[in-house]
This record gives sequence, C-alpha cells and structure tokens, in this order.
Amino acid sequence: MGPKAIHFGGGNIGRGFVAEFLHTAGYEVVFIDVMDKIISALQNTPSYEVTEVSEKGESTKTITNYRAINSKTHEQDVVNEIATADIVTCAVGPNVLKFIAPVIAKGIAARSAPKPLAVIACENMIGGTDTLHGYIKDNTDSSQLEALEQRAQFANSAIDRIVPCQPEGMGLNVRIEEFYEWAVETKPFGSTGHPDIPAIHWVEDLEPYIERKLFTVNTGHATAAYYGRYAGKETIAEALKDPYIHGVVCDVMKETATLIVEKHGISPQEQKNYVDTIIARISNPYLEDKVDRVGRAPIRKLGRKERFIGPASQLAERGLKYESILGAIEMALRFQNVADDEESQTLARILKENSPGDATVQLTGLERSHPLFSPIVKVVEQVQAESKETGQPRI
Ligand SMILES: NC(=O)c1ccc[n+]([C@@H]2O[C@H](COP(=O)([O-])OP(=O)(O)OC[C@H]3O[C@@H](n4cnc5c(N)ncnc54)[C@H](O)[C@@H]3O)[C@@H](O)[C@H]2O)c1
Ligand SMILES: O=P(O)(O)OC[C@@H](O)[C@@H](O)[C@H](O)[C@H](O)CO
Repeated sequence: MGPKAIHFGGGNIGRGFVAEFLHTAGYEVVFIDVMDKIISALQNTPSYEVTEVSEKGESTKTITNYRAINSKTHEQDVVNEIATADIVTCAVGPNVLKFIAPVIAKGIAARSAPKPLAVIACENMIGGTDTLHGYIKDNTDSSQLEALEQRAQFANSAIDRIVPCQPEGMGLNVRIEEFYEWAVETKPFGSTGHPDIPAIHWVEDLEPYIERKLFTVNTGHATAAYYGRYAGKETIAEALKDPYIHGVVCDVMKETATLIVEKHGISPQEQKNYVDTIIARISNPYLEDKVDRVGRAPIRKLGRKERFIGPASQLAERGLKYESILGAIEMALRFQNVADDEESQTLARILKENSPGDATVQLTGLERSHPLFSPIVKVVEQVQAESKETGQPRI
C-alpha cells in the first residue's frame, strides 16, 4: 500500500495542482470538501484530467487513485482517515482554515503511528500553515498540546500555478497553465526528513519565496484584475492587452521588485526575468481567467501582510517609491458589490459607514503612526467621495 494524503478542498488548485503532484508522487489522495456536488462527482468518477494549456498546445494527465469524503456529513470518517495518513494538505482559502482545524485536531489526537503527520497548507498567504497550526492548537485540549507537536509537523509553503475557474460542463477536469512552483520549508521536519514529493522545491528559509511570489505574481495579477474590471474587461488577458493597464501592472511590479531585490538579495536581473515570466503567464489568452476570480475577496487582499499593503508598507518604511501600488489599492477599493463576492459587499458597507481613518484601520490593519497610513487614508477618502456623489464607486 502506498502513502496516503488527506487533501482539504477539491476546488481548482486542489484538483489541478496539489492532488496532481501528490498522485504523481504515489500517494492515494482522500479529498475532503463540504460541497455535495464536488464530493459526489469525485466519488462517482474514477479519474479526471488535468490539461496544461499554452501556445505550445495542450498536454493532459489523468489523475486516479483517490476517494472523497464530505466533512459536513461524515466528520468521524475524516478523523479516522487523518489518524492513519502520512500527510494533510489544504487549499480551501485563508478564511476557511479556522473551519477545517477542529477535524484536523481530532484526527491528530487519534493518531498512534510513530511517524509524525506532515501538515502543509497550500494557500496564497504568508505563514498559512502557521495560521492553521494556531487554530489546531486552539482546538486541542491543553493536556494534549505536547503530544500534538510530536504527532504532527507543520511546514509553510508557497504555491504558484494559475488555475482559473473552470467553464461549465468540465466536470472534474481542470485546464491550467504549464508553469508551477511549490516551495516548502524543511526545518519543521527535523531529523524525520521531509515527505518524498518530487514536485516540491524544499527550502530552508521560505520567506524570500513566499514574499517574491505574493508580492510579484499576486500583486501584479490583482492590479490587472482591479484596473481591468474598472475598464470593463472580462479576463486578465484582455486587461493586459490594454497598453495603459499593461503599463500600470509593469510599474507596480517594478516597485515590488525594488523591495524583493533589497530585502532578499535577489539580483535585479533575476527579479526582472521573474517579472517578465509573470507578465507572460498572466497574459496567457488560453486560460480565460476572469477578473472577478482574481479580484475576489478584496478585504483579504487589502490585509496588512497581503499583496498590496505588505509590499507598500515595507517600501514606505524604507523611504522607497510605492505610488503605483497606491493606485492599485484605490482600484481594489472600487471592487464593491460584485455578484457572488460577499467581501465586496462588506467593503462597500465599511466604506459607507466609517470615517476614512477608521475604514483604513478596519481594512488594512495599518497602525495610525505608520508612514503608509496617511497616503492610504487619502485614497480611501477619494473612493468614499465618489460613492457619495453617485451612490456607487466610479465603475
Ligand atoms: N486558483 C489558483 O490559481 C490558485 C493558485 C495558487 C494558490 N491558490 C490558493 O488556493 C486556495 C484555494 O483556491 P482555489 O482557486 O482552488 O479555490 P476554489 O474555490 O476553487 O476551491 C476551494 C475549495 O475549498 C472547498 N471548501 C470550502 N470550505 C471548506 C471546508 N470547510 N472544508 C473543506 N473544503 C472546503 C470549497 O468547496 C472548494 O471546493 C486559496 O487560498 C487560493 O489563494 C489558488
Ligand atoms: O487566490 P487569491 O484570491 O489569493 O488570488 C487570485 C489569483 O491571483 C491567484 O489565485 C493566482 O492565480 C495564483 O496565486 C497563481 O499562483
């Protein structure tokens, strides 16, 4: 019998990235989700296809050897699976980590295997696994906390592959880009050694990888999404065809590059090559990645350690330029009342009900004494003024 992986989140990146590479590494994958539609499709379909699409054409892999459990209706089954698994991964979204933690805590408490469970959260966020670890500790009896640290090892990761929302009628099949990067820190595995997953790039210090990824790929991507939506574009590729938006995205990435080069000692040429690759990747017309997916959850994206405030605050602290990022933040603030995006409704409410300073604190978590605080307050004020005139931001 091969090793067993429990993966939370049978969505785009779950099926199109994590499960693909766990499968290739020889793992049986047990998908855990709360959506009946995904669970029954996974339970009733013995394989699905992951197709890489690029200008070179298409290349398809078939994924098999998986099962699926609905954690909403079969929690004890999930606990039993975790008790005998080798690895737990998740790609559920940063805001969902607190909801999956209780069942993971119960699963770890039920373990008797001598080898610790490897836990790797695969979310777009800094310290995703640390955050999940914190929630798991909150859900573990204080008498069991020492045992928890012996039974499981928690490693942060940086994960990069564009997996758009899939068109209707695709079933479980996923169309994705060819490029991928999955960096995971080695330290938490100590003398046990890390799991054997060839797709993973094991690194001692994850910070340069996660910051470079989040502050380049995701900052640029979100900038294209917010400017694109404002200009009435449907996809990121369409947005980047617009010379003005293309220029703004490049300017934003130039600013974040200054930080990446200065803070992480990456050479300017290496960072430039990285940026050029990202521009080509996000311009991929074969992906049909919608601006609403990339802009989703604007409050999360405006968070203190996230893709805009994260780099802009660090640039401001160093006295470096961040004006283009400020423009992207202004566009993010205009991502209000977007269909099926709860945070975009909350954003509209926060901007309507609060003073510019209070809204800035609520949305960004910036300290009032921070050098970035006043420039953001001005941007918030500007967007609030537009909404007052018309009842809506200028979209
Ligand atoms: N799509 C991408 O291009 C991409 C790339 C890198 C990283 N990510 C990150 O991966 C994560 C997931 O993104 P996605 O695009 O796959 O989103 P998605 O919405 O396609 O998938 C999320 C899945 O999690 C499931 N889920 C929600 N609550 C759950 C719960 N309590 N228990 C179990 N499952 C639950 C949902 O039903 C859904 O199937 C996010 O953090 C995202 O930032 C996405
Ligand atoms: O997943 P989010 O909402 O954090 O960000 C949206 C996209 O930028 C993101 O999913 C990218 O496609 C991905 O991070 C590429 O690796």
